[in-house]
Amino acid sequence: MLKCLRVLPAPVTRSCYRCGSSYVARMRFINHLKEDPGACLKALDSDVEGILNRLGEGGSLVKEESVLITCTEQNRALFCLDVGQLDQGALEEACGAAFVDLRKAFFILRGEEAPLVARGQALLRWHQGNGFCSASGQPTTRNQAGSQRVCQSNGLIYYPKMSPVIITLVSDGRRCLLARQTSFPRGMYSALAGFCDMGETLEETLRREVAEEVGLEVDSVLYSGSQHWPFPQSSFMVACHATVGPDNAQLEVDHAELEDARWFTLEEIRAALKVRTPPRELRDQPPTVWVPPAYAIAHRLIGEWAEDQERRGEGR
Ligand SMILES: NC(=O)C1=CN([C@@H]2O[C@H](COP(=O)(O)OP(=O)(O)OC[C@H]3O[C@@H](n4cnc5c(N)ncnc54)[C@H](O)[C@@H]3O)[C@@H](O)[C@H]2O)C=CC1
Ligand SMILES: [Mg+2]
Repeated sequence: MLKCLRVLPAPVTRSCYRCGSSYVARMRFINHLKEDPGACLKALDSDVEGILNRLGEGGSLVKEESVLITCTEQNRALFCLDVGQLDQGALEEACGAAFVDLRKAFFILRGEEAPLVARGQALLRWHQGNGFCSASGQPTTRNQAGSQRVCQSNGLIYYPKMSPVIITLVSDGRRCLLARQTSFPRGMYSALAGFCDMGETLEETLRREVAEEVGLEVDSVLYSGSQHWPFPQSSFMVACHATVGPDNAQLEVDHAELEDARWFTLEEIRAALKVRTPPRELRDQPPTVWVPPAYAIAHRLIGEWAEDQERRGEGR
């Protein structure tokens, strides 16, 4: 039987004594920028002026394709620029920076940077793939903030899309279940994940994915949190802990989907959480097990499970 849903924490409301801004004011400011193209353009000019000067002639093209991603606590709008059409070497030199693959960047970025980069990249990719109306075949046009596209011939409005995915860390009370796909980097294991089918509830997806991938029936589910994940096209990850009874923990792995799935002890999980970047190892050595980077919600689920086990151990 599925049960238990953790009560969501209240949104954090921060006030800034210097500018008097608050969470509510910031959210309203972002909404205003989405709805008022003039205000959005003005905010864009002041945010990206410095960097556009460094981009030279390509600057104006880049500005047109920019998307609004958020605003700071000081009500300064932040935009993401698509520089894909510019000379990457020249750009790295002009900005004193280096391009990094987005998956690798999640090992480097800290705190609030990672979700901003993920959001900006996903939004730019959504625009690249939605230039035409699927009903009329005519080109769509975007609003200034980049929060929607409209087909002028029939008025259809397109909004950025995320696919819901459930991600579950299954525990049998003593051990937790991690799996890997052949496409994962060597040694990396993660929690089970799967896309929601049309019409399914999250609980149904969770039960189905665990049954399909490892042949287990879960007893209970506890909501943990959610995150936007830019891969493969923009996923809305909903993360849960699930349990199976110790007598129902025999795995029957679907090897068409998973290369491996196995139970890990607390000791093994502690060691895996300590590996901060993908280890450099020789092919003939047995791989060190490691888990997705701190930003990934899988990491959070695994860390929560380890903390919970430690608390229970202390209580025994
Ligand atoms: N942020 C995190 O911590 C983690 C995120 N993930 C993400 O979760 C996603 C889903 O996990 P999988 O085990 O791959 O899912 P899955 O078990 O549902 O298998 C993927 C297959 O589902 C099908 N599918 C159904 N709906 C789809 C859709 N809307 N988009 C793409 N494919 C669809 C495709 O045939 C695809 O090959 C992964 O793509 C990965 O990016 C996975 C683990 C950790
Ligand atoms: Mg899966």
